[in-house]
Amino acid sequence: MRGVQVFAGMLGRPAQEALVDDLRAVVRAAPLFSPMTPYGKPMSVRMTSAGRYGWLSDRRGYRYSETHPSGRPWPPIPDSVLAVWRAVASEAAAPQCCLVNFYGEGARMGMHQDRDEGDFGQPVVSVSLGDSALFRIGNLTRGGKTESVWLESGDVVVIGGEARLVYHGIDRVKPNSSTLLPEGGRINLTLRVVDP
Ligand SMILES: O=C(O)CCC(=O)C(=O)O
Ligand SMILES: [Fe+2]
Repeated sequence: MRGVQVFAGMLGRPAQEALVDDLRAVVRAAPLFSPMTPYGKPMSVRMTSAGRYGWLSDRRGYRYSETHPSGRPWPPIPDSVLAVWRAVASEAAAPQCCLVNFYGEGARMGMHQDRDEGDFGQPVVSVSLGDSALFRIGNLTRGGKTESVWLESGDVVVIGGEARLVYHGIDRVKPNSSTLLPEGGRINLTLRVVDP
């Protein structure tokens, strides 16, 4: 789709469960928080990160930081997550950030570009876990025609090459569409190379 590669069903249930176990440890070390946009509106997703850098947003703007809002460094990216990156982005440098987004009831993500990284030659790899989400892909500039695809638990998406800077977002999440997370909701991981 528009140069965005969707690997539907790439991860089977055991792999998804292993990822969730590892992510629980990440969230214990670096609790989820609700970022404020620079405009002073809280985002509806809760997030945290693993890796050398974490992505965050506050009144100072969107940026990468070497520390969680608590002031502590982020936990390392789990091997189970790095294995997904190696499977679809073997040519790329090692990821330095695994952004963890948690979508609870009603959470969404507006159309945006991922453009806080230093080298747009490196892809962004996304992993979906839990409830299904309606992913919208637009163009290299804001507006214009868009295409949508439901991302299911275990789907992997590569935003790279010509499509690296396409606008994208999550319109909605379908509650109770997956049994992976007992508490419901959706986890999305995005792996990024921050400063090559
Ligand atoms: O939740 C998703 O599938 C997309 C997340 C995303 O675009 C981002 O974190 O930049
Ligand atoms: Fe994004």
